[in-house]
Formats: sequence, structure tokens, C-alpha cells
Amino acid sequence: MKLPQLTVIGGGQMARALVGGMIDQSILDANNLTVVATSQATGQWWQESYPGCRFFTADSPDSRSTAIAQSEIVMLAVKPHILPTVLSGLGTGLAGKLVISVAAGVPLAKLTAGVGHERVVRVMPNTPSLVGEGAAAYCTAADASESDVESIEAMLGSVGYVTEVTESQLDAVTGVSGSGPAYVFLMIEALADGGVAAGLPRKIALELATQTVRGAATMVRDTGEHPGALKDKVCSPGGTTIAAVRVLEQNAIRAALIDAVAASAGRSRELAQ
Ligand SMILES: NC(=O)C1=CN([C@@H]2O[C@H](COP(=O)(O)OP(=O)(O)OC[C@H]3O[C@@H](n4cnc5c(N)ncnc54)[C@H](OP(=O)(O)O)[C@@H]3O)[C@@H](O)[C@H]2O)C=CC1
Ligand SMILES: O=C(O)[C@@H]1CCC=N1
Repeated sequence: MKLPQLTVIGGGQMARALVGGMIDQSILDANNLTVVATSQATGQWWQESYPGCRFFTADSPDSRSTAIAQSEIVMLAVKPHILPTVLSGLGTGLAGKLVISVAAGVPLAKLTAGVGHERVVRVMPNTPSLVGEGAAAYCTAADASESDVESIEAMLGSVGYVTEVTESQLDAVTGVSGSGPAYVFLMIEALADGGVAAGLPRKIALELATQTVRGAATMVRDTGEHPGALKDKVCSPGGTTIAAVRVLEQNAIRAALIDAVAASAGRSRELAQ
């Protein structure tokens, strides 16, 4: 499937990962993409990274309106607190368009009220979309058609795993997979620090930490075995791993991760207010 004309309002980290990933996976042509953001530096990044795409600053409302009028899909990828201003600035320009929001915490009710219709999809993606390893969930408003859902599944599916959820589950999705890459990046950095502390050169420590996380994740996915059973297979009786696991348990790593997911989900709920 090839996507039709797409305008993305907001050209930052999430747009770069998601839309960049879709171009890299050849589901979207750069020629069919318009990006709107505030700074010329962002425009320069997009046009250098994806030659052929168009860029307008948010203070060129006429160019922005023309781009939206020519697009079948409009993606909203600005920070949640900016979204109301952006939507009121677009006026009736979004009439008839499939509108996709990736803004954390902003509920469908607020989106449809701001957009002026119900052909709206709320998505929680994550940044590994950039490398085709994203994890995303979405929910739809009343007027998103079956073919709109097919488009969403194709877009998000081209850059990783995608599933539909109820809107009430999206805060939890944010806690697990929307924010989740940050927890894992932090863990990789800390594992590498541990390797350096134990005497490894930084580069080798980082390669080993990265490949270990990647390998462990792939094993969970590909074997279908419970992660606890896979953990048990690494722990030799009286060996090195169980000594390390004991330290992790003493430092309440499980509770810390569970609380981290809950904190992100809670913040997502707060953003809805
Ligand atoms: N980062 C992540 O991992 C994830 C983010 N999200 C959601 O994605 C959305 C964007 O986040 P993220 O990409 O991280 O944020 P960034 O700050 O990286 O990007 C925000 C973008 O919005 C642009 N912008 C600001 N004001 C306007 C405006 N008035 N009109 C048009 N564009 C504007 C900025 O322009 P300029 O570049 O010129 O400053 C920038 O390109 C958020 O709602 C967030 O909740 C969802 C899942 C994961
Ligand atoms: O931190 C945030 O608010 C965004 C939403 C999920 C990941 N990043």
C-alpha cells in the first residue's frame, strides 16, 4: 500500500520517527509529504533528510491551508498543550480529512470537538518506529471508516507492531510502550556503565549491552516462552546471574518498573484534564 498526500503538523521527534520510518519503509513518498513546524531549522532537517517533501512554517497560514486542502490525511504531532491553539488556527480546514493525533493524553472527545468532525484516530506510537521496530496502539472516533482503519494499520504496521485498543487503555499503552523506549535506553546506558566500571572499554560495553537487550527481547518474542522461564535458564545454581538478580530484587527493580509505567499512565490521564 502507498499512502496518499499527508500533511504533518509538527516535525519533531515523534514525527521524525513515525513519518521518517514510513518513508524508509516505502509506504510514503517524500513527494506526498508536507510538514508544518515553527522553525526553519526543522524545515531544513526534513528537506535534507527526505528530498521532495514540502515544508511550511506555522506562521504561513495560507501555504499551510493549501497543503491541508491537497492532503487526504492530516497528522497532528505537536505537544499536547499546543494542540488546542493549532486546531483553532486550522478552522474548518480539516473538514473531510482523516485526522490522526499522536498527542499523549488528548482524548478523542477533545480532538473531535477541535477538529469539527469525527473522522479522527488517536494513536500512541513510539520512537523505534524510525527503525521499523515501533509499537503502537490506536482507537477511533465514530466516523473513522473501515478503510481509514486499514490505512492506520498499514501506516503503523509498516513501522512495527500495531494493535487497536479501547480509549480507556491508551494511558496504559503510553506507560508501557509510548514512554517505554526511554526506560530501555536508560537501562542500556546503565548496563554499559556497569561494564566500564568492571573494566571494559566503553565501545565494547555499549555494544554488548545493546545486543543483550535486543537478543533478550527477540527471544521473548520468537520463543513465546514466559520471560521468567527464560530468566531461570540464565541463572546457574550458585552462579553469577542469581547473585546479580538478588541485587536487582534488593533494589526493587520490578516495583520501580511497575511504578514507572503507572507514573507515565497517570501523567497521561492528567494531560486529558
Ligand atoms: N517523543 C516521543 O517519544 C513521543 C511523543 N508523542 C507525542 O508526539 C507529540 C510530539 O512530541 P515530540 O515530537 O516529542 O515533540 P517535539 O517538541 O520534538 O516536536 C514538536 C513539534 O511541534 C512543532 N510545533 C510547535 N508549535 C507548532 C505550531 N503552532 N504549529 C505547527 N508545529 C508546531 C515544533 O516545531 P519546531 O521543530 O520548529 O520547534 C516541533 O517540530 C506530542 O503530543 C507527544 O505527546 C507520542 C508518543 C511518543
Ligand atoms: O513524554 C511524553 O510525554 C511523550 C509521550 C509518550 C512518550 N513521550
